[in-house]
Amino acid sequence: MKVSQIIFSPTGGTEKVADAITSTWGLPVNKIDLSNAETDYSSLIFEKDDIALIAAPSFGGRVPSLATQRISNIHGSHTPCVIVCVYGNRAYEDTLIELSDAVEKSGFQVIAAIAAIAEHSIMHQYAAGRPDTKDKKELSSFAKKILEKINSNLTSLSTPQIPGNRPYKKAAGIGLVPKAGNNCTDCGLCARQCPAQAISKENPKVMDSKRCISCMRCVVQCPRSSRKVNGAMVSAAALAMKKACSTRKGNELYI
Ligand SMILES: Cc1cc2nc3c(=O)[nH]c(=O)nc-3n(C[C@H](O)[C@H](O)[C@H](O)COP(=O)(O)O)c2cc1C
Repeated sequence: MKVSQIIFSPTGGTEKVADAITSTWGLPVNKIDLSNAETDYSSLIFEKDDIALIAAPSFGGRVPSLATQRISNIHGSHTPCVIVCVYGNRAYEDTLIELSDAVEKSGFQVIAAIAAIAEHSIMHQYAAGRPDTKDKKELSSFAKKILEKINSNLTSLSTPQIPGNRPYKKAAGIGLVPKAGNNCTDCGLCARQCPAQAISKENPKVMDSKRCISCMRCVVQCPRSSRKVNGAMVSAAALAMKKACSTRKGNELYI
């Protein structure tokens, strides 16, 4: 059985969750990074006896459109697939059902779905430090259940009911575009790492704000902590979401 982990994880939370699941299976894992703008995704072909884990964060209760675009170019052949949506303890709304629709359209068959929590990549006070030890244990127990399902009947695996609504909630950008500060040395790491190619490689201080998806990768990757978003806007958003984000939410398995 060949395991592939296909993930969109701008700031690493989704990857931590995906790793906690696939590492439990104890099999070699082929990692595909959906945040890489230069990959030819149409060359990725999966067979019926492969297993794919496809994971994306929830951005405003939806799958980031860059991730769905890139998934739409991948080819499955009725390949069994575990989908994972990772969110920052507010809500994931239509993310899991949208991800399910996207992978099925590309030829995968959803055999299990997980909604999991990771630290909020904008408002770090929410779900801080997650996935933590308790989460990882829980994700590992989900992974064991999924493996049991796969081993019990590889020829006819069922698809679980996935939560969410169609039509999906309206996608809304959050308008938080990180800017380079005075200590930016033009090293260009942010431009090379930007999943949306929104930062000029020639002059990293120049941003295409229409392309920016506010994923915060440039903010976490900058070696000089030069790239920042508007602190007042983040504080206001954090205050508005305090009630929805403060109580610890659990991880969920649909199988
Ligand atoms: C633009 C944006 C929108 C987000 N929207 C939501 C949301 O609607 N609900 C939520 O609980 N978390 C939300 N988050 C938090 C992320 O889903 C969460 O931090 C996730 O772990 C980020 O994945 P990553 O670390 O792999 O980049 C959002 C984060 C960003 C950057």
